[in-house]
Amino acid sequence: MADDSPVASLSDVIVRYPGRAPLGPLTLSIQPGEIVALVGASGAGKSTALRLLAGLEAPSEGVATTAPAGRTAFVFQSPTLMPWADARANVALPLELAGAPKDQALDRAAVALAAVGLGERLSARPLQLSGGMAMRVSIARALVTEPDLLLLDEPFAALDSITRRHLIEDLHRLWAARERPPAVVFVTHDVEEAVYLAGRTIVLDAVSGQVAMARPAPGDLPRPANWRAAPDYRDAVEALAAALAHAMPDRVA
Ligand SMILES: Nc1ncnc2c1ncn2[C@@H]1O[C@H](COP(=O)(O)OP(=O)(O)OP(=O)(O)O)[C@@H](O)[C@H]1O
Repeated sequence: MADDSPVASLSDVIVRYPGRAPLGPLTLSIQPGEIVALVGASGAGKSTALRLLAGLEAPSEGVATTAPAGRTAFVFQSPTLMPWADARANVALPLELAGAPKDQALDRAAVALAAVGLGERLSARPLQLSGGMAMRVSIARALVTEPDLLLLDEPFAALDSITRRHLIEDLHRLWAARERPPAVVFVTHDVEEAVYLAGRTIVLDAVSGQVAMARPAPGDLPRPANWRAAPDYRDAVEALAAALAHAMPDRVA
């Protein structure tokens, strides 16, 4: 794969579910190493777009191109950990499923957990962890395979605002620290989160399920530490909030 070819893409994709207007046509292309936020009203098709990019769902029409098998990782809103296994075994699982020897998988899991700040909690079971910690385990489990494409469906929605802010900053730091950062696509309802993390934001229209707007965020990634204090940041948050309001279903009222 050439360096500049997309990691995954949707081309004129339409998805038909019974009893509702079709979603799309949706066209979007994810470049290697970029961070893309997907925003839009409830029901606009954000989760559907992620599932299409992951190859978990096939389009009714159009073409979805996914990353090679095993090169995509998915993080859901709830951490989906095995409750009977400790943090380290949870993170080692995708490596073992891919055929890595157990001791090697456990070693790499320990490194991945240390990277998300859980180096001291390798033996903790999910029920012994806070919601934020459990989500960190889930992120470590996604990153341990060194995916080309990391898909996150409202990963921070269930967390309190302070935990959420720490996780967002840590996720960004982890991404930036990689020699070859994965492309990241994440669904959020939080405009500030989108502007903070993403180099590009895609707004899905609630009525048509089409792209209403794709806008680059100002400033280069990785963000400077004081990015939230920059005037560019506030301007971008306001512009995105306005675009999102415009893509809501009741905009004609
Ligand atoms: N498997 C399915 N069968 C039938 N309808 C579905 C299915 N999956 C999604 N839909 C419908 O398609 C539309 C888009 O769903 P999707 O979950 O992608 O939206 P979303 O933008 O992620 O919404 P939310 O923000 O509420 O999670 C919704 O109307 C939903 O009810």
